[in-house]
Order: sequence, then C-alpha cells, then structure tokens
Amino acid sequence: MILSSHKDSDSNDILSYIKSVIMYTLFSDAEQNAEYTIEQMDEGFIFIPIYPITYVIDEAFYNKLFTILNLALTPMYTLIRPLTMQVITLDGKEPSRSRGLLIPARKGKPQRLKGTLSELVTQSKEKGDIPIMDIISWNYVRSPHALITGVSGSGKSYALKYIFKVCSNIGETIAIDPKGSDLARLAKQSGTKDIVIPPFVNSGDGQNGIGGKYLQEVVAVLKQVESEMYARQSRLYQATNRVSTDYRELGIKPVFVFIDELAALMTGASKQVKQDFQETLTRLVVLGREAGIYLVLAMQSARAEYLPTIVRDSISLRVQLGRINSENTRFLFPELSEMPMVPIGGKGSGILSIAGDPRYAGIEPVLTPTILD
Ligand SMILES: Nc1ncnc2c1ncn2[C@@H]1O[C@H](COP(=O)(O)OP(=O)(O)OP(=O)(O)O)[C@@H](O)[C@H]1O
Repeated sequence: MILSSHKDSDSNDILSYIKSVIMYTLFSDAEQNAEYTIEQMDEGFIFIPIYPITYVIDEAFYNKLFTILNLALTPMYTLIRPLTMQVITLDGKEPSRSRGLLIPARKGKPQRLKGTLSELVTQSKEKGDIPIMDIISWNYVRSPHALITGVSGSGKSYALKYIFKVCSNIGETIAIDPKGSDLARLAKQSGTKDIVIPPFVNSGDGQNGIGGKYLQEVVAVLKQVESEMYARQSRLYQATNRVSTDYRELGIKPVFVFIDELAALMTGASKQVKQDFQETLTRLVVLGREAGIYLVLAMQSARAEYLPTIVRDSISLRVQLGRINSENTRFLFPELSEMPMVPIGGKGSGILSIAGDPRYAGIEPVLTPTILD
C-alpha cells in the first residue's frame, strides 16, 4: 500500500494530543513513551515504534491502541476498525523506524443523508455509486451484493426501500417479499414486473401462511435469473477479447434481486426445497458479479442455518442495524474480535463494511439515509 504523508496546520496539535492520550493508558512505564512516534497520513494515523523497544507489539496491543484512540479522537476523526492489525512499511527511514501500525481514520463525522427519494436518486446518478452517507457510497460493480441485518424495528426495511428505489433507476429489479409489505408495495408503485409475494397477500386468504409452495415459486424466479446469468456470461465470452471485463461491455443493465426477511422464506418448506433455494442463492452470489446480477438481502440475523457461510462471505456490503452485540455481530462479521463503537443515532444506525473497495478499510459506523416526503 502506498500512503501519502499528510500535513495540515493542526496536524502537530493532533499528534501531540494523541501522545498525551496514550502516555498513561497504553504503557505501564512512562519511559516507554520515548520508544515511538506518531505520524499523520491521508489514510489515518501511524504509530511508529522506534527500536529497541521494551514492549511487545501484537494484535492485542494494536486493539488496545485502537480502542484508546477511537474514543479520544471522536468527533474530530472517525476511526475505521480494520479486521486485522495493519502493518505498513515506511520507505527512506532508518531501519529502527521503517514500519508502523496504521489506524485508519477519516476527518470529521460522516453525516446522514437526508432528502426526498428523487433527490437521493439524482445524487446517485451523478456519482455512479449508491450514496449511503455523505462520504460513504456503495459501488456495486466493485463490491457486489449487499446484506442488511437487524432486529425488528431497527430500520432494515427502510434501508432496503431506499436502495431498491435507487437500483430501480439504474437497472432491472426483482422484489421477493414474504411479508408482502413495504418492499412489495414500493415495487408495485415503481412498476417492477417481478414481484414475488405469498399467495395470502394476493388472495386475502388468511388461512394459508407462507408455506413451502411460496419458496418453490421463489426458487423458480431465482432460476430464471440464473439462466439469464449464464446467457450473459456466454454472450460476454463470445463478444470480448479482453481478459478482465463484465456485463457493461455488452451495454446491458444490471439486475438487482431484492429479498426481504430471507429467513422467513424458509418457514414451512421441505428440506429439499430449502436446499434448492440455498444452492441457487449460492450460485447467484458467487457467479453473479461479471454478469451484473446482484443480490440485496435483508434478514434479522445472518445465522448460518438460514444463510450459507459461502453466501455470506461473497457479499461485499454488510450492514448491521439496531442493537449491536457480540451475539448478533459475530454472524455478520465473524472476523471481528472487538466490538466497534456505534453511533447513537436511533433508527437506522449501526455498522457497515464494504469489501473490495480500497476506500473502506474495515468496519465503520453508519446512519442510513432519511427519506423526506
Ligand atoms: N434512516 C432512517 N431515517 C428515519 N427514520 C428511520 C430510518 N430508518 C428507520 N426509520 C424509522 O424506523 C421505523 C422502523 O423501521 P423498519 O420498518 O425499516 O424496521 P425493520 O427493521 O424493517 O423492522 P421489521 O422487521 O419489523 O419490518 C420506520 O418506520 C421509520 O420510521
């Protein structure tokens, strides 16, 4: 990684503030404060040990440093929790100080987006990415597929609706909604052709629950998408001379498959249908990127019994809304050993990570956009 050094007028102030913060909290012996220096880069802060040192640098040391700075730098900076210790090398320095620990940080606090749906959609068209906060956006080509989790009332459906609306302006959308609720209604309003809802929503028959037949219908729709995916792959192979390419070379639009309450889909279905569903989902998520087939899923918790690990691991944008605790977070962010700091933002607040995008180095706080009428 090439990092650029960063100097602005208040750089020295913040560096001496950081030193004062870690002076007593990081080390047991005050003399150890002469055994490191701190520098600022565009990407964050670098802790540079100056050898010989009398302390051990390991994952626990890094986590402690991160935890101390995380609170102390709020709200001047927002720290981004990396999944593992970030060691960087520093060129042109003497051997005793040619490496450092990167604490990724962004100046200021990212702000929640607020606007009417059409304002937010216009913003996304201008950017080419889907805006999530003022300085965070989702590039679905680079970081395919999304998963939003959170308990009831945390703002999942709300966030899903926002992404749906933006995506329906970019490409084709398919809405699978076992509740026949917000997502289905929004899809109907947006003129989406493919809306898959359980029979009771259409027939008004309260006797029939979701049931296995509904999941069969969902699987049939997903298999059509799968056929489209293979057709696109084949066309791309025929059409291109490039090694690295994707559906955009064919001049076609992406397809976004939205599934709300994914776990509820499987209630009442036979083991065989469930397996068929999970296998189809796996093929779409693993093979979809180049063909421009993207999944956007929402569920209470990304438990492995509902969402195969391989599906979860292939999803780049992961969001957890509402109550964040180690019990629910470990399903979505299994790599995470320490709890991240969460913004106190009420509805639609939580944490997010975007894999595959160098702008986002780890897990950061998120406040989902507020849609004004
Ligand atoms: N970003 C936000 N800005 C403003 N209000 C929000 C935001 N996110 C959620 N809300 C509010 O929180 C309420 C609950 O959100 P939502 O219905 O999406 O929760 P949920 O997690 O989908 O719950 P359920 O699983 O019961 O549907 C919404 O009706 C909305 O008023």
